[in-house]
Formats: sequence, C-alpha cells, structure tokens
Amino acid sequence: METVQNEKGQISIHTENIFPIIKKFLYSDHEIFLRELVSNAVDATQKLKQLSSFGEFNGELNDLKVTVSLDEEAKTITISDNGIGMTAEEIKKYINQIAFSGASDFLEKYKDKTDDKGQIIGHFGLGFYSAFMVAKDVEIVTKSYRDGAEAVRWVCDGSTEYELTAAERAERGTDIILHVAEDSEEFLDKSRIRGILDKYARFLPVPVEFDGNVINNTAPIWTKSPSELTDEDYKAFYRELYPMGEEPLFWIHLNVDYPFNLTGILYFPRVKNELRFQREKIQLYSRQVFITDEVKDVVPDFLMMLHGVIDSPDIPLNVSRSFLQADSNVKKINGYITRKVADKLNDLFKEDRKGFEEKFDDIGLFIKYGILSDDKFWERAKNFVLLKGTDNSYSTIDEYREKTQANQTDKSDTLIWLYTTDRKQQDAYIGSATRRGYDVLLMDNVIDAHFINALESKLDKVRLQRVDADTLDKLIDKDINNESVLSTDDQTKVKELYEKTLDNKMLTVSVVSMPADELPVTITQPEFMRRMKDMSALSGEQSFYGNMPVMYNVAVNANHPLIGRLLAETDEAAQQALAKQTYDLALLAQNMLTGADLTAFVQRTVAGL
Ligand SMILES: Nc1ncnc2c1ncn2[C@@H]1O[C@H](COP(=O)(O)OP(=O)(O)OP(=O)(O)O)[C@@H](O)[C@H]1O
Repeated sequence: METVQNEKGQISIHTENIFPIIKKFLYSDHEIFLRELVSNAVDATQKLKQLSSFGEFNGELNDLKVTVSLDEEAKTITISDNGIGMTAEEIKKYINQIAFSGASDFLEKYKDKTDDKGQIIGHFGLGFYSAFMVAKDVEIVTKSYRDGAEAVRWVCDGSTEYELTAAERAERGTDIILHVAEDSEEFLDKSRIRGILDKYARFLPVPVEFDGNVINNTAPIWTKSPSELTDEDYKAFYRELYPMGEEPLFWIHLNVDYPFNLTGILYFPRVKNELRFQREKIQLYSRQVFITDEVKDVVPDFLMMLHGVIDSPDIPLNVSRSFLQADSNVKKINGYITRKVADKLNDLFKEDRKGFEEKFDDIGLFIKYGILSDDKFWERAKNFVLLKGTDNSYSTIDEYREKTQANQTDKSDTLIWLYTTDRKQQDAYIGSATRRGYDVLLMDNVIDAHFINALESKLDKVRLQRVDADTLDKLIDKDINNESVLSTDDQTKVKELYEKTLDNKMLTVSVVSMPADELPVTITQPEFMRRMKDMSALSGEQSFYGNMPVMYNVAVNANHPLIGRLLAETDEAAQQALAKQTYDLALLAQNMLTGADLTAFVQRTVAGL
C-alpha cells in the first residue's frame, strides 16, 4: 500500500514561469478552461470503462459521470468525476511533468503565432494548466481506482511550486477545485457556466451534471450507424441543433475511418434566393468535444451554407490557419466531403427526379456555387444541375442541348440559349422568342450572372444571350435575310428621322427587317456590356464596366405597317410624334419608361384618343 509523503516541490526546474503567460494568453477565450477540465474528467471515466472491458478493473463502474459545481461564497468551481483518479506518483508524473511540459511547449510554440484577433486557432493543447487562466489556486483531490489507493491533494498557487499531501476522498475519482481569481469572477455565475457547458459539453459521451441537471446528450446521432436511424431522428437532431430553423431539405451522414477519421451529419437547409446564407452553421467537434463553428478551411467554401456537425480527431486543431489549409488530412477531408455531397445529389436526382426538381429552387443556388468554385464538383454536377425554363420545366444540360439543337443553332453552328433575368420586365421579349418556337431559360437567381459565364466556358459551342440583348434575328443569326419592304433610301430616311427625334448619343439606331407582327421599335442592351455591368454590381466593387454609361440599341422594324405610315407622312412634326410614340412604347415594353417621360407619354396618348 502506498502512503502519501507530504511534500513541497518545484514543478519545473526551468526558471521561466509559465503562469503569467497562461493568464494573459488567449484572453478573450478564457472560457475554454472548462472545456479542457471537463474533457479530462470525461477521459478519466472513459479510461476506467476501457480498463474494465480489458478485465483490468473488476470493481463496480457505477454510473460514470462528471459533475460541475459552483460555490459563489467560497468562490470555487469544482469539476468532479468518478473516473480512474490518480495516485501521488501519477500526479507527479502526469500533472507536474507531462502536463506541465505539454503546456509550456504549447506556449513556446504558439505564443507568437496568433491570428488577427490575437487568438490561437483551435486553442487545443493547453490542457490542465488552462485552469490558471481563471484560478489563482488550483487544488486536485483525487483517489486512484487501484485497490488500496490513498487519496491525495495537490495544490498550486500559480507559481512553479506545488504541495502534495494526504487527503480524504471516499470514492475513486478526481475533484479539480478552482479558486477563482478576482479578475475572473464573471465565471462564478450559474448562467455563464451553463452557457459554456452548453457550448462545449453538449454532446460529450458521459453525463455531465450541473445544478442538478444533466446538460448533455451522450449519444448524438452522428455517432450511430445510419442503419439505426430514421428520418425523424435526423430531423429531431436538426431541431436540437437549430431550434429556430426550418426543416432541412435532406442530409448526408458522413462516416469514414480511412485514411482519416471523420463522422458527421450535414444538412441542406432551405436557402431560396439568398446569397447571404448563414455561414458558420457547421459545428466542428473532436471526439464529441465542441471545438468551433468556424469551419472555414475544413469544409470546402461552397459547402459552408450547409448545416450540421463534423467530428474528427484527425483535424489538427492547434495550428494556425495557414497550416490548416496546407494540411494533407484537411485537404483529403475537403475532397471527401465534396464527393459525398455530389454522390448524395446524384442519388437524389436519379432516384427521385420529381422530388429533386421540387427542391431545386433551394439547392440550385448551392449547386451553382459549387460549380463555380470547384472543377471536381462540376465534373459530377454537370449531370444533375438543372436549367429551368420560363415554362417552369427543368432540363439537364444534355437534355436542354437536345431540346434546343434543331431550332436554336446559329449559322456558325453555335447553340444559342436565350434567357431572362426578369420574367415580368422582359415579358414582351420572351413573348417574341416563344412565338418563334425558341425556348427561354429563367436565370433570375443572384448567382446566375456568374453561372451563365461558367456554362459558356465549360460547354462547347454554347452561348447564352438575354432575350433583350438584340433582335431575335441577330441573337440567333441563321443567316436568313428577311425581306425588307423598305428601299435602302427609305431605310436611311427612317434611321435619320429616329436619330433626330431621339437625339441621344447613348442610343444606336438601326433599321432591321423583322416579321410584321413584332413591335415597330425594340430596345436592346448588348449582352456583353450588360453582363459585365451586372457582375460588377454583384461584386459590389467599383470597376471599369460598372462605371461605363449604359448604351442601348434601338431597332426599328422596317416591315411594321406603322413605319410605312411614318414615311408616308408629309408633316415632319407628325412624323416625329409617331417616332417618339413608337420609341416610348418600346421603352414601356422594357419597363424603362418612368417619371416625366411616362407622364408625358400618358398625356400624349390620352390627347390622341
Ligand atoms: N480528472 C482527471 N482524472 C484523471 N487523470 C487526469 C485528470 N485530469 C488530468 N489527468 C491526467 O493529467 C494528464 C494531463 O492532462 P492535460 O489536460 O494537461 O493533458 P491531456 O488531457 O493529456 O491532453 P490535452 O488536454 O492536451 O488533450 C492527463 O493525460 C491525465 O493523465
């Protein structure tokens, strides 16, 4: 039997005192002391369980648990467990030596390597000594599980000296008693401690009791096998994570053990047409201990709008961000998650096309974002990303190619896909296009300006044009010349008349032979310039294109009967009035007639009735 020799000693033979550094360090993150101590307590109970399963511990396990308690009067926080406990020798070995050198190595390594908030990323590794971030004295009262072990007390006042004495403790296990320092009394508050526990200890595998309640779910569903779980389990867990959230669309259960360890559940939330989706909704755990919800770098950027949890002991948590990005495990994890997500989407598409279409308004944004940011994802997604038509039909890229091949291939053998960014505003143009049997895609999502560019660059011989980018004969130029009823001379006259009437350098007038049933005048905005302006508006940055004035083309339909009437008119004022009226009608069709111009138009029209 071991008898405890009372002793005082030096923890470290080094002269450098690490405690002032611990105190100053990670200032805004002092709360993690509780995570470190509670996870040590959990580890102590898990170790006992393991010993028992190996037959090395034959006593009663009883109910393994961790208790956190607060004594506001005595100004202490106590973390107790009924795990393996420690003998005096073990304290000297684990606390004085290993933990101390671990903590000082950690400090040595990371004290200069902080991020812009002055924090160490991941902040793992400080371990037991993080207690001194909030405590002036730390006391350990512990009794080993070993037969006949005696209880011991270790006390340290934040200098490198410690005291080890015999103590009283009825059962095996450990109490870590923190005598809270004056500047940390904020932690002597029930709701504060509860808040910290809820954050870090919510899914720890052993019951954690505080204030008479068990605060954690010891078996969160990501630790279970998918075959044990129902849809309702996944939904219930989502509600547990995000009580305010809408029901998720679907989810992916992640489970790998080679070449890295990772489990988790990723949920697809409903996002609709929002680019400001909520980020930082994925929580990162390491063996059920919450680490952070800043998963940037661990999860591919385009998957950041997913929700859920990832649990991996293989993600290095105490390295700076730039190291994390370069870490080969993190890269593999990124690739794995991207693959799993693509697989899931592909399955959904194959197994339930209708359901996939119904969800597409929600997941389309995300799929398109993935296509834009990750070529590997594009390789998969090109088979299931859907294009939505103004008739609300959905086609895959291949289906759409087939659908439009016959009627929308131009003279240079390029497929022209027409699209609208605003169904209402561009209604007149959509109408003209569909009358010719052309299909028009709906590209009204915030991300579509970029998606359109991506499609053009990834697909061979496909170009996208907004329905109002030019007259239809120019948009899909099949080299068919419509006969003009006007002579070349008359065409010049019409052009000059419109130029004089409109008197605007931003407008380029041309006379074009179009079918007689199209509008007499059409206003179009060239595709390239408009797209550049849209993209620069989306990026919110000042740019060359963003600052360019808007130029429009005014196409006068040579074959429209009104233009014939215009030429026949002998009075110049009447000619100009007609030109102006047809131009205003074109503006009106494009929703561009506003303010005083609109008022004048209405008055003129009323007067003419
Ligand atoms: N509640 C406890 N019961 C039994 N042993 C403990 C307890 N707390 C700490 N120890 C012992 O002290 C050692 C040092 O703890 P410390 O938290 O500094 O490091 P760690 O848990 O090994 O690693 P890290 O915290 O960096 O993941 C532990 O490995 C364990 O052996």
